[in-house]
Amino acid sequence: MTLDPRPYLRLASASPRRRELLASIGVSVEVSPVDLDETPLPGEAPRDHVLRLARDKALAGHAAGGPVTLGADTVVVVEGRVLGKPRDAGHARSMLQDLAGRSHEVMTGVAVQGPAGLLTRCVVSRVTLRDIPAAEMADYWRTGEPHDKAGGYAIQGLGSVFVTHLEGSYSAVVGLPLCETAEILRRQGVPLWNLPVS
Ligand SMILES: Cc1cn([C@H]2C[C@H](O)[C@@H](COP(=O)(O)OP(=O)(O)OP(=O)(O)O)O2)c(=O)[nH]c1=O
Repeated sequence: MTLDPRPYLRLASASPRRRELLASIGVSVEVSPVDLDETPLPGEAPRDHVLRLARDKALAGHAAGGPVTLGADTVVVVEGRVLGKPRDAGHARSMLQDLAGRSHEVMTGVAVQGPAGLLTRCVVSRVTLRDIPAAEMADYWRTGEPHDKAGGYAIQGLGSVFVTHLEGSYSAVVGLPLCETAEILRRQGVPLWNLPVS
């Protein structure tokens, strides 16, 4: 059996995590980042927010051509409030203060435009962080890791030392729910596991 090296999927995302997650299930991609205003609309529910952004990224990326395009968006939700990425050290500290010593939701929307039309899913996971002393929050900011992460932490990185519990999809917290994404990609005819296109 010969492997098919052609990228079959356009990834409308600048996130290296999403590319690596797709590579981990044997899907190579052509990357076409899409720059959108990610501010929630007034009164927009978190689920509607991540699905709207995932869809808009997929549709904007699809305009660049190719058979299948994937967009995704991840936010942290605490007490109904959507936390995106921290703007600066103070914003990151206030996010971690909101998250420390309790649990929150991580929502990831994924949208794939292809031969089967626009297919979407929203996956909700629950993460619990331990108490985090102020000095540790400042140290964590200085590592640089929180800067481009929703909620200002990364479960897959240095921030893993804060995580006491995860209920749901680990890959969704990192940026792409692989079980649900694989199901959508199959329906769009994208081969998984580096298998050749049949
Ligand atoms: C909570 C959490 C988020 N994240 C990341 C996933 C997303 O990449 C990022 C949230 O920002 P997104 O806007 O979802 O994605 P992005 O800006 O990285 O890429 P693009 O918009 O181009 O697709 O936070 C982690 O890597 N680990 C975590 O534990």
